[in-house]
Order: sequence, then structure tokens, then C-alpha cells
Amino acid sequence: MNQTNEFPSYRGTMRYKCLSCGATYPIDALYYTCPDCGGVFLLEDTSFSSLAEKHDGPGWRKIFDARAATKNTALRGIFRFYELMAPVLEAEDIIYLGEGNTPIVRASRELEAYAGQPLAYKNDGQNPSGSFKDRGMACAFSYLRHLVRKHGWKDVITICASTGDTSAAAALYASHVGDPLKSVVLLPKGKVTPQQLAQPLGSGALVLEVPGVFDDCMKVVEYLADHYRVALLNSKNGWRILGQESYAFEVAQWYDWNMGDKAVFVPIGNAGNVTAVMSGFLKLHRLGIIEDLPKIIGVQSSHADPVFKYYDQPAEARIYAPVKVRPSVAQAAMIGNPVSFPRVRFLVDQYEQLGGVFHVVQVREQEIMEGMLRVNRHGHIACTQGGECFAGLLKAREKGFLDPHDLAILDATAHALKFIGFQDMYFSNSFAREYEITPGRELHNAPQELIAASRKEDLDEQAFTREAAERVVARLGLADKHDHY
Ligand SMILES: N[C@@H](CCOP(=O)(O)O)C(=O)O
Repeated sequence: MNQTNEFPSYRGTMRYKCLSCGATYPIDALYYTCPDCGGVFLLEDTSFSSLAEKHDGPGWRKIFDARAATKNTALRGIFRFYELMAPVLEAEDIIYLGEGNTPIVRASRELEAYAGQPLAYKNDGQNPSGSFKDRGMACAFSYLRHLVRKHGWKDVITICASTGDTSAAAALYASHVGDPLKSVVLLPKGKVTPQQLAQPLGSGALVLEVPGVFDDCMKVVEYLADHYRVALLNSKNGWRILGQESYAFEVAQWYDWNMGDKAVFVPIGNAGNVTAVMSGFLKLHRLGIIEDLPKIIGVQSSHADPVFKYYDQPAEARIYAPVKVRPSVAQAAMIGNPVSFPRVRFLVDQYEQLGGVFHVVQVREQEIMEGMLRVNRHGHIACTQGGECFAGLLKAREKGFLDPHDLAILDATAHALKFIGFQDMYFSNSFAREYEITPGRELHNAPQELIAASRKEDLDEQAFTREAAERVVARLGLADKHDHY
């Protein structure tokens, strides 16, 4: 085997570290919150600095670039960056369902002219269950499989609360692993799109609906994880964060490890993603794989904005307070008390100490919705959270957070089709008042009847085809084929 396909020999020394009291715990069991103080954990590899002795930055780049061509499925997805993520797994533990390596698509000149900024989308909706959560699940389920194998665990209940993406991903990976895993997902009743509700049902998960919003479901799941033997699959689970760091690694690799003049936009919901993105870039920077840290710009809707509100205060007076959410088209980010907020605060401090730039901007629902419609009219497949990023880009420009030549990399966290009902609401002007969205004419679209069904009954097949075609000609004013352009 060559470097391209060879499974790495490096093994790290990993442990859970509480961000509140600093207590550490072995990784032999699953921990979500610190048994000493209730704080959240990050997973750390205490041997991480030895990676710098093995290779310098260019050396690591070469290894990761070589692996980009691998046919070894244990390295083909997010584990291309094995040494930086969960270097305690064996190849046989790794689950690969095709996650990662999502395309980065540069915007058209027309869209860039509208935005006034160079920009590209990373289409994480092209992951297997249609969202970035698959990155985290690939890692969390691989680790769970490792524990099951090691301890011979039977009857493992995997559980999560979700706005729709996490549940789809958790159910998919659990169904692929199969026995002894059983997937259970808690969803806020009526607040998950029909497409997202269909996903865990199709994967055979037990779907439990709870009145209220995501935050209510999360509390139930946290209670269960504190008192019962369940495997929590939300991003409170540190293995999820590790997998999602691959987003940052892929972005850096795509730009040949040059993150100067780049601004990475991330919508913030439960805050696991922005945590992972920051942590990922910090790891690359520590090993000299990248020289510059990109600007990180978090985006929140004014209907779910606790992290914006925190960073909007002067540094010395910042107080964190959960908010009561209001309906949002960026439904995946409709979260009033993000579980990863302490991780964000911890990592932002490190990021800024190293000269990195971090901001959070707040956008309106109308801007999110029209952001999504506008970018998708220019060849993208952004979900509403992707629209939120575009709105965030316009806001960041307005605030002077970007240099004119900064390339903005926007996160389309999920596939547009998962949230397509919101497009229908815009086109049919049927948003409930609480969304505060008034559809405009510019982005409106609707199907138009070309020819009545009754004409089909009146005419023979040929005549019907001709009449339908002639109506197209009349409507579009088509020129004859023999006329020159
Ligand atoms: N939008 C998320 C909310 C849960 O986030 P997680 O990353 O903590 O699992 C979802 O899709 O459920």
C-alpha cells in the first residue's frame, strides 16, 4: 500500500476535558456533560503536539493531498484527516456512507456583482442524508461501533433531539450499523419539514414528537442522557464535533491550504458547527498546515439570536442569556439556548489570541428567505440556512467586517429540497404573520397553464402537440429555426 491508501499508524491519547472546571475523563465511556460540574466537554488528544514532530506543515499537506485520491473507504470521507480528528479508531470501526468531500461552488459573476464580494458555497447538503450532520455522525457512530466492539455492548439506544437534520443523519447511520443499535429521535411536533420527518421514518427509527420547540426536546434528551443508558447523538457528544471539523479541513485543502483573505460564514443554531469549524482551523494552524486563520462570521436570525446578543455587548460586559425563539425559515437554527455556547466562547478566545477574527451578525427573516431564493436563481442549491449565510454576508459587508478582496465561503448546511416548503410559502404568500415575511414580485415564480386539459380531449395527438407548441412560440416570441442569431 502507498501513502494514498495506507491506514495511519499514529494513535493519539484522547480524553474528555470539561471546559468549565478542567476535569478530564477517559474515553472508555460516553460522557456528554461533566459529572463534577455539569460543564460541556471537548475531546482532546494529549499527544497532538507530537504530530508537529512527525511532519512539518508542508509534510502534512502532502499526506492529506495524497489521501484525496484514496480508494480506501476508511480514509475516503472525513477520515482523510484521521490524525486530526479521532486517532483512536481502527479501520474496521470506520463507517463510510459517502460523507464529506462536498463541492465548493464559486458564485456566478452576476451574483458576485449583486453581493459586491467574491463568494462561493460549500454544498454540505450533498452529504448522504442531505446535511452537514453526516460528518459528525460518521465520527460519532464510528466511535460508538468501536465501543460496542470493545465492550460487547448489547441493545444500544441512540437518541437525539432535532429540528430535522440531526435526526435524519442519526437514523441513517444507526440503520446502516444495525444491531445492536436502535435509533430514537425526538422532534418538536409540527416544526420539522415533511421531508425531514420522512427521513428518520424511512430509516426505521422510532420517531417521538414533543409539543414545543427544539429546546424542549433537547431538555428531555439531556435528562435521559443524565439518568439512563442511552447514547446521545446531538453535538453535545464531543465525537460529533470532531467529525464536523472536517468541514474546515476540506475548505483549507480546496484552497491549497491558503486561508488568507478568506471569510467563512456559518449559521449558528445549536452552535456545534461553528465550534467545529473554529476548532478545525485552530488545529491546522497549530501544526503549521495553514499560516493564516480565516475570518469566521457566525450568522443568526433576529428570531433566534442568543449568540449574536452575547457578542453584540462590549467585551467586558458580556452576559449570556438564552432567548425565546420565534418562527424562523432557518428552522435548523431556531434554537434559543445552544448547547455548545460555552465551547464557542472558549474557542473564540483562543482564535482571537492568535490574531483570528470572529464576528456574529444578525439578519431578518425576510433577508434570509430572499437570500435563499436569490442565490438559487444563480445556480446554487442552498437551504434556508444557506440563505441566512448570504444575508449574513451582505450584513457583514455593511458592517465593514470584510476587506473588498476577501473571498466569502458560505455554508449551505443542508439541501434546498429539505426546506422547499418555505419557498412554496413565499410564492403563494402564505407565511403565518409571526415569520414577518412579505413576498415581493421580483423573486416570485409560479407554474402557468399552457393549455387546458379539455383541449387535450378535443384534439388528436398531433394537433394537440402542435397547438401546445404554437402557444409556447406565441408566449416566448420564438424565432424560426432558419433565422440567424
Ligand atoms: N439543527 C439541528 C439541531 C441539533 O443540533 P446538534 O448539532 O446539536 O445535533 C438539527 O438538525 O436537529
